[in-house]
Amino acid sequence: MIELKHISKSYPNKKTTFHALEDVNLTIQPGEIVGILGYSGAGKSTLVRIINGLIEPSKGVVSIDGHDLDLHKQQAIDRMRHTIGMIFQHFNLIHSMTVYDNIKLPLDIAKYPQDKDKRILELLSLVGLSDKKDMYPKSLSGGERQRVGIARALANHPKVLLCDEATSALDQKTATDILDLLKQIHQQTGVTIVFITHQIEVVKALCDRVVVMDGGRIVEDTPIKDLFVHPQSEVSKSLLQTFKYETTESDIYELVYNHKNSNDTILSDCIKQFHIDVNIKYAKTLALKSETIGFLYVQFFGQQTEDAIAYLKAHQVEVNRYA
Ligand SMILES: Nc1ncnc2c1ncn2[C@@H]1O[C@H](COP(=O)(O)OP(=O)(O)OP(=O)(O)O)[C@@H](O)[C@H]1O
Repeated sequence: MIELKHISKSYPNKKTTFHALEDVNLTIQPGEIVGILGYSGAGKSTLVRIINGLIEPSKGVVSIDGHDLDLHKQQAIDRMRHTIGMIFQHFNLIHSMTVYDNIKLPLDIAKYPQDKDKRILELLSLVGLSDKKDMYPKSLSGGERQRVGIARALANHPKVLLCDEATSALDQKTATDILDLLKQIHQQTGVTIVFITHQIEVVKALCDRVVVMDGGRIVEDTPIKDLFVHPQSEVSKSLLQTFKYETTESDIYELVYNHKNSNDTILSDCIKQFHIDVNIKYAKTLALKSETIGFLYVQFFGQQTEDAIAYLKAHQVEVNRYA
């Protein structure tokens, strides 16, 4: 478990002090996949560097598995390095080393106690690069380089994988492949994944929970579905603009179906039972990691509209007044 308790990070300059993080409190449970989402400058990279001990907070404490991280104590740093693996936007591989040797490096540093060759071959197979072990990074595609980065980060069996904009330098198809690989690794190993990103598509595909940052603060911490159905912060609303149904009409309701009720004939039952008419203006589906949600934007006509809405809600269809 990672706990950030009242973390602040300030950078004093000649005239004023710049607050990159202010009173950030966050608990990440083992096995979670959490997205840290925000625009550039929100403080995401600062937060991740504090979690992995690269920079020291001005105030507050990072605690990993109940142990406070004290960067002045080598034992605490060693424990943290053993617990956390990290992947980066630009992969950070060593170009003079082969794929095999890049993955071997953290095993050498940590004096891996078991058969290193066996572990490297396991990792190569996990990331789908068994046939590329003798190649150098410059001959690999971006997606393959990130696969090496993932294998290297997982070498010492970390409990947490920190991903800093790890798909931002990749095209959409390759990014999707890397996100699929991370989901597969999560299923196989149960590793906690913390993914820093400014891309809402990434959290949509990968995460169970999203922490939204703005101006060095956490402004929203929510299950992924709620981010899309009930965004609270201005940042979330702004990031969701591309998913939004735009209309100038009025009297529109948003009906939200989940994976449990999407096969039922609730709306047509409702039309028959309450003698109403329904005008469907727009429909869309949203594929999240664990479920697909359906959205219908409709106008109701008829005397018994209120009863019809109550019927829909009773059948677990969420009904929101939209416009
Ligand atoms: N060493 C530093 N000295 C002064 N200001 C800094 C320093 N490091 C970061 N900052 C400032 O802190 C703020 C947060 O930066 P940070 O890199 O954490 O944001 P971010 O959300 O990760 O954005 P990006 O995705 O663009 O990296 C920025 O305004 C940045 O200029």
